[in-house]
Formats: sequence, C-alpha cells, structure tokens
Amino acid sequence: MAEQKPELQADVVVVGAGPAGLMAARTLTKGGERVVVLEARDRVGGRTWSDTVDGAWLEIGGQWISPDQTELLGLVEELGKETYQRYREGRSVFVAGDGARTVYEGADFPVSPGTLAEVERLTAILDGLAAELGPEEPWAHEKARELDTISFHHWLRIQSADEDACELIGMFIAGAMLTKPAHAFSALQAVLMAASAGSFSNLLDEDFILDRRVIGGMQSVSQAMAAELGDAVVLNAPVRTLAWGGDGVRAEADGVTVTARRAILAVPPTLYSRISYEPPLPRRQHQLHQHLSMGLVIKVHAVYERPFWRDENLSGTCFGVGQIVQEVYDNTNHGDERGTLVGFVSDEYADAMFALSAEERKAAILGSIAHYLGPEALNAEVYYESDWGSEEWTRGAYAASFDLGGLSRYGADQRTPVGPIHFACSDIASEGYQHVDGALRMGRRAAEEILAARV
Ligand SMILES: Cc1cc2nc3c(=O)[nH]c(=O)nc-3n(C[C@H](O)[C@H](O)[C@H](O)COP(=O)(O)OP(=O)(O)OC[C@H]3O[C@@H](n4cnc5c(N)ncnc54)[C@H](O)[C@@H]3O)c2cc1C
Repeated sequence: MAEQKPELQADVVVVGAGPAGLMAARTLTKGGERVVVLEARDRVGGRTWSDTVDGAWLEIGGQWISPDQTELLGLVEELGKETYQRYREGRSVFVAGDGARTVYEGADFPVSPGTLAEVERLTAILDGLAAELGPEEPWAHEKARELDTISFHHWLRIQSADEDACELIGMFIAGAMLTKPAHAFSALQAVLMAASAGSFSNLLDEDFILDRRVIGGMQSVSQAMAAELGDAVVLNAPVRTLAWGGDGVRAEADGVTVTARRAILAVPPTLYSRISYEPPLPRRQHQLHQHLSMGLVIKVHAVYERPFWRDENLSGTCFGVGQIVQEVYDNTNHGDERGTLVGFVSDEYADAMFALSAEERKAAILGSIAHYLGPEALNAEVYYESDWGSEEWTRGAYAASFDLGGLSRYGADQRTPVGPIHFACSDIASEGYQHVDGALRMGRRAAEEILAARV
C-alpha cells in the first residue's frame, strides 16, 4: 500500500525559505500564528548561499548591504551578527569601449570633460525622476506610461547625443542591476531601480551600494531565522499544487501536505507558474506573471594566494564598457590571507560566455579581468562561476523585472493578494527592490497584512 503523506495544519503556509519567506514566518510566529515553511531546496537562503568551493569560502549569491538597507541592517544586528566593509583603498581601473585602460582616483570616471558633464547631467535627470516617482508605486505617476513605453536604451539617447555617456549610464542599471540589455526594459523600470536604492547617484557609487558584508556570510542571516523557526521549516518540499478558496489553502508539496488559513508565496514571481492552482489564478495574474522575466549574470569568483593588486595601490574596483567582465571588486573575506576578486558577466555577454566550453569561458573571463588588473589575474588558485540560470528553483540572476510596458500596466497588482494567497519577494519590492533588504521588507509586509486581517 502507498505510504500516506504527512498532513500538517497551520494558520499560514509559507512557500519558499529565502529571506522573504523566513522573515514572513518570523513575523507571523511572533504574532502568535502557527506557521509551516515549505522549501524546495535542501537548504534555506534562496539566492543567498555561502559555501566552500575547492577550499575557498565564497558568497555564491547575494552578499552586499548598503547603508539605506535598514531592514536588513536591523535584522543583522538583532541576530547578533557583525558586518565589515568591502576593501576600497587605492585607485580604480576603467576600460573604455575602445579597450583603453586608465587607472584613476576619486569618483569621477576618466572620460572626456564633455562626456563627464553629460554623465552628471543624465545622473541629475535620473535622480530627479527617482525622487519624483518614488519606489512605492511608480506606476501610479502621471509620467509612468510615457516612461514605460520606451526602452531605457532609447530614452537615454533622446536625452543625450553623447554615446559614451549613454553607454556608461546604461551600464549601471542594465548590466549592473537588472542584468538585461538596456533595450529590454523601460525607462520606468530603470527609474524604479534607482528610486529603490534612494537615487541613481547611489547606484553609481560603489562605496555606497556595495558597502558592507556579513561576517559568516549572507546566508547565515536566513539560517539564523530558520533556526528560530525550528521544525516549522520543511526542506526538500517543492510545492506542486495550491488549492485555494474561501475557507483557506491546501499546499501539496513533495512529501508533505499543509492545510492553512492563508498562504504566502515567497518565491520569485517567474516561478509562480511552476505551481498548479486549483482553481486557476485569475486572468489578471496569469497575464501579469508572463510579463516578468529574470535577468542573467555570471558572478565569477577568482581566489589568489594574496591580493596582488593591492601592491600597486589598486583597490580591485574596475569598470569597463563593452568588456566581457563589466565590473570587478576586491571580495576578500574577513580575516582571509588569500585575496579574492569577484567579477560580473551580464546579459548578452553571459549568453556569449555560456556558448563556450568551460575551459574557453574561464580563459576569456580571467583574460578580461587581467586586462584590468594585470597578468597575475590569470593565476587564480580557485575559479568558480555562480550560475543561477541553471538552478531549477531560481532560473536567473539577480532577479525578475518587467518587460517594456509591463510595470505601468501590471505593477499595481503584483502585491495584491488573491483570496487567501499573499505574495512576498525582493522582486516585487519597492525599497530594496531586487535585494535582500527588499525581500525582508516584503516578507514583513505580507505577514503584517495577515496579522492585521485577523479578527
Ligand atoms: C549572484 C547574485 C548576487 C546577488 N547580490 C546581491 C547583493 O550583493 N546584495 C543583495 O542585497 N542582494 C543580492 N542578490 C539578490 C538577493 O539574493 C535576492 O534579492 C534575495 O535572495 C531574494 O530573496 P527572496 O526570499 O525574495 O527570494 P529567494 O532568495 O529566491 O528565495 C525563494 C525561495 O523559494 C524557494 N522555492 C521556489 N519555488 C518553490 C516551490 N515551488 N516550493 C517551495 N519552495 C520554492 C527557492 O528554493 C528559494 O529558497 C543577489 C542575487 C544573486 C543571484
């Protein structure tokens, strides 16, 4: 006879044990609700994952915290964890579109005075729009539709005839944040990205946006929340079906069934359709979810015997237009003798790299890093590529964003509950959008909605 699946009862079932789901569960538990968290993977943390690879401890997923990410900073402190600053002493390296390499100091890119003035002018325009539209509901602003029906690429070129300035500004939202080409998302989506980080100027300032790391790793934040929840977190339990109605939900996962009053879907919106709904979700959600897609980025880790770049008074911070690796940073771990560099290969550059064999890809990527920091970069002791696009329960990186026109058309509905089903994820956040901080904010918000609805 087939073995019966265990059947659990809860007030709320949370689908996904990433930062959003765990924060939701934590908030609900503190509010007196009985919670079960169902997680597809054999670990918690979702897109945060700290692990040892070939003897090197790496942050495979999300890691940095900026000073405005107060939800995350507050939680880190509450959990008794410490943070440390990214290494940033010394000069940076810039590689222009023609391949010319410049070592520079300070915040200004080493471009012509005319281009620099255009970069500053475009930054001021974007800062103004970010402040005007704000991160909470940019779709509601009178300029929303206009900004959402033009690609960021073309919008930039309408603002400025300086191609170098457009490329540079585009890179800081396209390759560096949404990890999609600038022609694939709207100017409104770019404004949301800037507004969610406080301003576009903040996105340009690596000392702000990539400020601190957690000692022990970003995943340890999720692990600490899961430890508080104990047996309420069930691993290896992908939810396949969610039956829902007026009297609650029934989540069918591999190995377990949970019946609850409400559910929180704390998975990336691009994965909602991996679950069958009985009855199906409404038409509006079916449409909305199809207008979101994940970006693509390879996070490359290269570990060296020592941080050799520091000998030349280089910080390890590098930017390049039209380069395979568009950003490089010193990612040396707290208290580590070895030096670690992290580099990012985004969107179409990632496609091109994945078309190569593993050996060819490694040679091309390390070659690109060596163009910034010299031939010693070729001699990595440990080399690892975080490939979230291949992960069944993520399918891209860093996060999901709307296609052209999608944000103004559907944004207002993305957080609206459907019957007893609530939504929480960094990818539908306002402040901290696409970041751990936003995931925590969304987790707390969904939990508070449920607590407030109690009679
Ligand atoms: C390479 C990389 C670098 C990043 N860098 C940074 C950074 O420096 N700073 C920063 O703040 N953020 C960064 N991020 C983004 C950050 O990691 C995410 O914003 C954050 O993890 C999102 O949390 P979440 O809980 O919303 O979703 P996730 O972390 O994706 O968690 C969702 C969980 O749901 C589970 N799940 C999915 N489907 C199901 C199902 N059907 N049933 C059960 N469980 C399911 C998944 O396994 C996962 O555990 C980075 C992300 C990546 C990939």
